[in-house]
Amino acid sequence: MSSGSEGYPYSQEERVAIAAVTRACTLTSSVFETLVKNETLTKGDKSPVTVGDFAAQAVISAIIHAAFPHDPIVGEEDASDLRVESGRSMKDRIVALANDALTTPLVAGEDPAWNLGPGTTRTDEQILEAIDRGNYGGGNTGRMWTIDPIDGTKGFLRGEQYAVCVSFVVDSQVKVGVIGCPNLPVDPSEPSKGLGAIFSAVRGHGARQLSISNPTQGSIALRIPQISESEDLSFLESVEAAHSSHSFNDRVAALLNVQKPPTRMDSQAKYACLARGQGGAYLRMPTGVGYKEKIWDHAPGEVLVVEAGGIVTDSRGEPLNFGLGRTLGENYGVIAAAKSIHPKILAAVQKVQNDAKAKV
Ligand SMILES: Nc1ncnc2c1ncn2[C@@H]1O[C@H](COP(=O)(O)O)[C@@H](OP(=O)(O)O)[C@H]1O
Ligand SMILES: [Mg+2]
Ligand SMILES: [Mg+2]
Ligand SMILES: [Mg+2]
Repeated sequence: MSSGSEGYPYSQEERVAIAAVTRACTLTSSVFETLVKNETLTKGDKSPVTVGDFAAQAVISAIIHAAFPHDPIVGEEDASDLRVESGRSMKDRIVALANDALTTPLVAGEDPAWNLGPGTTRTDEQILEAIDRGNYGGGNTGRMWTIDPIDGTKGFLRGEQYAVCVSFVVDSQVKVGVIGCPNLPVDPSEPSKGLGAIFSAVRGHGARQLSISNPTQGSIALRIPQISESEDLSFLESVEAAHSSHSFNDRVAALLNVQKPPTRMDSQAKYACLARGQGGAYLRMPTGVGYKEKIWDHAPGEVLVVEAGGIVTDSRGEPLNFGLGRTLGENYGVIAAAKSIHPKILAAVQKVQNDAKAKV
């Protein structure tokens, strides 16, 4: 299958990623409706989320593999826990969910060659293999994909934000990023328009928001407003204090005289919101526990924000390096913002870091 058959490079990879994310979003929404909401959440039983993660990774991986059989995949999940006897009931559920998602009839934008639709049921082993195909270790040469089947698991469990995230990378540069956000308002200024959106970007070809129910039916181009006054920012940050330092952000906000409180949200929905003009900046500074950021947590978001007119760097001002393996390497944090304001935020972040060092 040739790249760029629709007039721009990697349009075919984008089409595959959008189809995979769309099918996986239907799956994760239904897992939440049928299991998590029905008391499983309040019982503290985390299995439905695990089931949703595994099944969504199986679906995405199967579609990518059918379209591009030689491409390696870096996926968050692996199937080893499902191959032992204690994982059998969970495996049965995952296989059923994944097959449900893969065998629904083809819709616009999908290709019969991707082995989807009625009659394409996979065996248990094929579903486990699809999950395990995400075991690639990454690297800085050649083509590869990343999958985060449910990003923001904690948000998913709370019924808040989460994202289904796929990226396509060539020689460590993210070329395509697709982020599905089933719980995100279609239009933040008009809640009556409902929930659920897909975001897609292709390097050099812009970023757009698509309808989650019909991603081929038109799109909205995304541009980040190029604000210059830091007073107008509202930092996007994780809900979970363990994932990034809230107090560090507070100090940066104080230094920049930011007036609005931070906007807390799980998952790469933060990158998507930034790309459509919400917040103005996403700050994710390490909490100091030695955690290394995973490439699947940032690759789709990076290309989305850059294509919408933003910059994504670490706290040294360096671009994120997607060619080091499954992680981004040593954790210098992430600063994503409009081009116009990024240098100011970076300088403030570095000042807060230096002040903290001077105190030690
Ligand atoms: N100590 C830590 N520091 C930073 N990120 C962490 C972390 N522990 C887990 N994460 C990552 O944070 C992601 C969620 O980010 P956010 O806080 O923006 O919602 C998780 O993705 P998953 O939910 O896919 O596992 C996980 O990869
Ligand atoms: Mg994640
Ligand atoms: Mg995940
Ligand atoms: Mg996880």
